[in-house]
Amino acid sequence: MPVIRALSSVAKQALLAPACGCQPLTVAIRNISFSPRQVTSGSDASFHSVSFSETDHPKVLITGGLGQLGVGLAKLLRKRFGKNNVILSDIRKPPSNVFHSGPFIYSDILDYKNLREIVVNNRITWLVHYSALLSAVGEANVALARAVNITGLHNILDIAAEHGLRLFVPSTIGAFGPTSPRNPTPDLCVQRPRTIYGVSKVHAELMGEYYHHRYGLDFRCLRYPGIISADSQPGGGTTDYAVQIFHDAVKNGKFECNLKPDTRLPMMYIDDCLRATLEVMEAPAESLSMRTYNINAMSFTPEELANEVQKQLPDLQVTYEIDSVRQAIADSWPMNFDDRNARNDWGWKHDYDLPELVQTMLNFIGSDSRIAQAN
Ligand SMILES: NC(=O)C1=CN([C@@H]2O[C@H](COP(=O)(O)OP(=O)(O)OC[C@H]3O[C@@H](n4cnc5c(N)ncnc54)[C@H](O)[C@@H]3O)[C@@H](O)[C@H]2O)C=CC1
Ligand SMILES: CC(=O)[C@H](N)C(=O)O
Repeated sequence: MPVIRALSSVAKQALLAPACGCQPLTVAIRNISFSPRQVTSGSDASFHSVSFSETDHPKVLITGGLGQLGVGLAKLLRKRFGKNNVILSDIRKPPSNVFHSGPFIYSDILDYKNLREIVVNNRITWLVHYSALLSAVGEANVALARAVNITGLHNILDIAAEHGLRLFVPSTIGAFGPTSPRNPTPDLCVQRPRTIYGVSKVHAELMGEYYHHRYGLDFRCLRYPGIISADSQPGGGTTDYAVQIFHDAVKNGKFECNLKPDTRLPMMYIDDCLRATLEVMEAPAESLSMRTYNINAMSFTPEELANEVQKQLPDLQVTYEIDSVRQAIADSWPMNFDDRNARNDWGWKHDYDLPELVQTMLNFIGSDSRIAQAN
């Protein structure tokens, strides 16, 4: 009998051991009983019992923080949690205003040990994982997109699970494909995207939810629509036209659009997106009936956006020169996003519709270019 018990215990361990074949590690964090990646021998198990109390501020690390969204998120989180409690990281050199606005650190998400060192040395408790290659640049470099978006995510998941972090990973409207219902697209439906970006984001959603159920990882994920911002540039996506139109309208009075005039896509102003991210991170776990939510604000076509901009700048001329790669991607994405679950579960509510978005963007870019001209 002892032999059978021993064998069954070995079998149980084998079943519970993660795919990497490493030894499971018992840690003293809520719900987490197995580490998905081996922690080197001699690691201090008591470290894992150090977790932030609900009354403390979280200590946040943002990966890929120098893209369109990271700097704005750092600003919002620093206002709430204090400047030194939010660390921006990236593999690029920060501009001097960003470097001087709060902690910045080099971090390549493909370097697992470096990432772990940062998390340990800075006693990180929340990880916002923004590093990614977006839809259009991903199609231009599939191997790199696969490495950053999939291999990089594996590093992030393992580190977050091992150190009991609350992990936010954004997904996207791009996680849906031509066989998904497109108008509207619900949270749960067929997801067969045709871009490496979309495939990697479905993988992230599923892996995060799996780690949540298997290891107790506090994984939270929002599917963002196309995000529109005035003071940061998009990183090579399909929805980038909706940012560029404002800059070109103010500077040149002309805009050449790379999508067809009737291509309808869900969109959101950056302030709504960043606030949603903070709100879902702060939401009590009991309020989350799911771990991956659609969020939305508005849906429009290039023609509708141009018409709204022309209400303020009537001389704007818009022409269309279609980029076939981006158009094919856009034609496979949701036209309207159903975000009822986010609204019901944790009270998501957007502030900006199309008229407010256009007014805000033009005010911001207009005043910026007036300042530049005066200098
Ligand atoms: N901007 C948007 O419209 C939307 C963004 N998202 C998601 O939000 C997140 C942030 O998006 P953006 O700021 O727009 O992206 P972005 O493309 O502007 O920035 C991504 C950042 O990742 C960094 N990066 C690349 N390889 C890296 C590596 N090996 N290690 C560390 N960092 C690396 C880049 O240097 C870049 O600064 C992404 O995951 C994206 O998929 C989702 C939907 C819409
Ligand atoms: C919607 C996104 O995920 C991004 N802006 C892209 O167009 O790739």
